Amino acid sequence: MKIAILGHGVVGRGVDRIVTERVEGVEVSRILELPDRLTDPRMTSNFQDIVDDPEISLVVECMGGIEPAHTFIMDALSAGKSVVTSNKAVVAEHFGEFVSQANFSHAGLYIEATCGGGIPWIASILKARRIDDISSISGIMNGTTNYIVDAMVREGADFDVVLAEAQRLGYAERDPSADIDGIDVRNKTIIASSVAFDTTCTGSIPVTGIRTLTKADLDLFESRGLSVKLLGRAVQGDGRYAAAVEPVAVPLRSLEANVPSNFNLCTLVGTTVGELKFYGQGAGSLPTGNAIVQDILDFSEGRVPHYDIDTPKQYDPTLLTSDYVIRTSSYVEDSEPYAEDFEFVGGDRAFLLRGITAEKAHEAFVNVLDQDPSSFMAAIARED
Ligand SMILES: NC(=O)C1=CN([C@@H]2O[C@H](COP(=O)(O)OP(=O)(O)OC[C@H]3O[C@@H](n4cnc5c(N)ncnc54)[C@H](O)[C@@H]3O)[C@@H](O)[C@H]2O)C=CC1
Ligand SMILES: N[C@@H](CC=O)C(=O)O
Repeated sequence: MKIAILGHGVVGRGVDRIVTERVEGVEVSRILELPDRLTDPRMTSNFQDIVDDPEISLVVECMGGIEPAHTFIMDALSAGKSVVTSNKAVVAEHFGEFVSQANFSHAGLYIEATCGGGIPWIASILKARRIDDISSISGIMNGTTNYIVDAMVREGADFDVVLAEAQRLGYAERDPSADIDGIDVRNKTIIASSVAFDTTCTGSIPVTGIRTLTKADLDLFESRGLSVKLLGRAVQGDGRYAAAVEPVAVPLRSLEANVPSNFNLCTLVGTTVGELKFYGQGAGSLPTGNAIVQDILDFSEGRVPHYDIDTPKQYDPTLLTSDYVIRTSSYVEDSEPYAEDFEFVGGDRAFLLRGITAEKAHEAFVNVLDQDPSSFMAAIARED
């Protein structure tokens, strides 16, 4: 079987290496790269060379970005070629369009590598859906930010220094603000919750990142038996759903608090199976390459994923409420003091907002950031 890879970067090289070293019967016959990066005889910078090649039945897109990835995926599907992609940004934006075109063309759309790196997370959601209604999905779904927080907690490392290391290791997005501002987790949360809830979830959900997280914030929460993790969360019930991405203060003894390095921990709750957790490396060349090669093997063995994302469901932010802590030098309306005994350098204070939706918390935080751009906010996880 001949396949093509679009983009020979961190992920594309991982796919090429795993296929070449470990998979019999699959050949990477063409690679699309930018004109100034044609370093291998299989490479071309003309996508038409790939889409017009009748011997290529599967196209693996790992270029990233929205365009031309969106156009290339649609063109490949329209030509009857199946597509595997690791590009969560383009899938989060065009999932419904890709699924429609894949169904129309009797082609497969494989998206395992868009969420959770090497973890079989989408496959597990699809499997759980065969029996259960899934009431929630959540988790640590970004390797870069987990790597940063873990190093800050364990080594007292500086935010910018660890971010640079995550970039060097190939975990971070081309523009790492997508990682630290929560956009990458938003894309993964939209994709995973769309598959879990049988609907096309909206991209307009509250998103707060960890850009302003300091060692002092981590120390404050640790003194209260908590650790901070960037979580994507989505819940559904009675034909409605809500989702959010935000730093969450989780109990120190929880599995989430103890996830190290670039690892992810994804959780679903199903009607009969209860809580299921999936753990593994959430970023990097070979773990992500592995997820893609699993999709390639599924295709070669005739397994085509089926996504039911057509059921209309109403977005209802009242389904997702928490207590929130905001640390700032500014003032937070309708709040009460949290940890008055904790002394921040520079005179910052910590304020508690009780029982509000993620939407309201995000609105309050945006106002506070206007006054003090170094402020930080985290939800406090409910103890079950
Ligand atoms: N790095 C990681 O750990 C993971 C990345 N992803 C996703 O996989 C995709 C690729 O990520 P990376 O490999 O890290 O990025 P990268 O930047 O290392 O590689 C992208 C490659 O695509 C090429 N490219 C970009 N635009 C092109 C175009 N128009 N025509 C031809 N070639 C083009 C670039 O020259 C580069 O070699 C992204 O969507 C990313 O979000 C998903 C999971 C993990
Ligand atoms: N930048 C992402 C890459 C994988 O999806 C991450 O750090 O998780």
